[in-house]
Amino acid sequence: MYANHPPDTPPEHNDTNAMPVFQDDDDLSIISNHTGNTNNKNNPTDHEVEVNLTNLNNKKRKPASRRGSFSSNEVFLKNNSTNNITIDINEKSLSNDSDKDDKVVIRPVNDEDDLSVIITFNQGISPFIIILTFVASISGFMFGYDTGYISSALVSINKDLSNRILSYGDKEIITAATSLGALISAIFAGTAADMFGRKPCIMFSNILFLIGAIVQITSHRFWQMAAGRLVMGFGVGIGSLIAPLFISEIAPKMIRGRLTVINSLWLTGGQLIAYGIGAGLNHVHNGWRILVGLSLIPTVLQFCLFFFLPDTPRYYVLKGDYEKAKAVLRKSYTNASDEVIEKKIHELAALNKSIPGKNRPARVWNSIKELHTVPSNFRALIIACGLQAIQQFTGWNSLMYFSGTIFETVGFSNSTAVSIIVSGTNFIFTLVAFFAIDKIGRRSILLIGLPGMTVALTICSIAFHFIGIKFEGNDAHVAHEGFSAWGIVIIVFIILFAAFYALGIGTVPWQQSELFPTNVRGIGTSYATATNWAGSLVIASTFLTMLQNITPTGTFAFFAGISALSFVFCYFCYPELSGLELEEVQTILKDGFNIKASRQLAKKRKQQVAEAADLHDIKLEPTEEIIED
Ligand SMILES: O[C@H]1[C@H](O)[C@@H](O)[C@H](O)[C@@H](O)[C@H]1O
Repeated sequence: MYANHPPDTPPEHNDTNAMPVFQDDDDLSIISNHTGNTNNKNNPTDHEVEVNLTNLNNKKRKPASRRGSFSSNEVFLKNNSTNNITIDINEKSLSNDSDKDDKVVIRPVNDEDDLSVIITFNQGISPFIIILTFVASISGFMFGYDTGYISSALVSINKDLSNRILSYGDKEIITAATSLGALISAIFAGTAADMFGRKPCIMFSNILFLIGAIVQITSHRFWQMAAGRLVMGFGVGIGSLIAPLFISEIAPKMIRGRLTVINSLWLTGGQLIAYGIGAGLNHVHNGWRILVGLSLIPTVLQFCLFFFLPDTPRYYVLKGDYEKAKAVLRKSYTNASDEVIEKKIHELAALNKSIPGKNRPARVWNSIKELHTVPSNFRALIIACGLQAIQQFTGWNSLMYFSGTIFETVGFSNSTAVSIIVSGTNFIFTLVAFFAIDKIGRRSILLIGLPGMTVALTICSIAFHFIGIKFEGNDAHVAHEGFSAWGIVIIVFIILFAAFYALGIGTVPWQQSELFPTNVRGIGTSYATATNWAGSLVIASTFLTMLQNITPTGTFAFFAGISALSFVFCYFCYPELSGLELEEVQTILKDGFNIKASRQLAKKRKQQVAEAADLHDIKLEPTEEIIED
């Protein structure tokens, strides 16, 4: 809502780039020029532009239309009287076809994370943001480590619990208890984060991790172990929701995707490390207790570090603690002037008022209502829950949990090593996603990943048919014993499946916070995270039954089918959000999924950043693409 340029003082440009000012009857003024003309470098002068104004805030549609000629590269929007304006910009004289029917609708800022609108363009990431990101993403590590160690622990537990070999059902309960705990806590975590703060919730999850681990380490009975896993699950659920939320609230826009993927990197890294250590401790007496005990290190570390770190500025503003919010912003954006910080705080405070309700419970209730009744929120919910469901129902976790068993049945004696290769691939391709998510874009990596997964799963399904594998009871029978060519095919394509999965659907759903505006972010991400854990619970507990009842061929064909359908869902419903301002996300989802508009807008934002970088003016100028009050 604020730029560093006072409203009446347009930024300095040379004459050919002078910007027209339109004065509307409603005291709306627009200073506009359009990026489209960057494609028309031979004729950098005038374009005729028609600007249509619609004042939505007054609930009366009052279109006004003005024409003007101008030529510079930015769109400036200045709004003196209202919070909601739709601007249609039609360029009449662009030579470039793709931009001819450009219709960009931009709505004024309505979300606190537009912090990036003001500051992101101006300076790189500060060490303080890096520290906050890394400490928050220890939750990702806990998520990965705690879901990863259980398969090795179950092998080495032997008769240590209740003096008996664990039955298959016992193992399922111990494994599923964490997912169940995570599902339960995820339902409440988003609301708790709004009520008590993000940081206290993360620290509370540390306490749950601690209690859960101690209960497990000291357990000699099966039920105590299951209870410990459940408590630990409560912690996992909270951490899995809050860490990405925390990071997205402190991240500058152009690298928001990447910073959130750091959490996923810790997650997949945690799984890999758990597999590695688990393999090493497999034959050590009580090795599983050491494996669980090691999880105490990161959780205690995160708890201690958070004593010295703040919450997000957004949360402080929500609480009315403006001084703390300012202090965090100052440390995060060291080059930003006090004036910019001050304005940002005002902006956040103004946005906070937009959450209706006299007290917190009333606001929570209103958020729930708004999530379902406001079309853009509901679309965000469909996307967020849809992606999390796809992540789980395409079968990755069942492979994670049972890959050892599968590899043994197709003739690999060193199945642990192969499992480590599979989860290593998951980690490495999460790293690839880290580099791709802001540059290539979230939508693009999803649309590359899902077909890749479909092909890999289909080939595995066919290979299983030729291997002639059958699951009966807890045993697997293979028609042709020993190592075979089809066995190699299965390994290779499971590894490829892991790569395509990690590149797209394994990573992108955790960007969920950016889909929702402030007033429904907590509750919206709760729904999505709970969907994730519900899916994980269902798939992990039905996978072996599926192998038995519909054969491995049928099971893999089923996952391939879901992947193919998911591609269709993402193709039609998931807009490109990389580089977009958060308020633009809401605009995109306002009257549909608007895939085309999102792609055009994302492309423009990237061009603008690239141009600004060429001109070396990226560092000290706040972004000029700001909607002002
Ligand atoms: O994004 C993560 C990641 O892909 C993990 O490997 C998987 O185990 C989790 O379920 C998922 O949420």
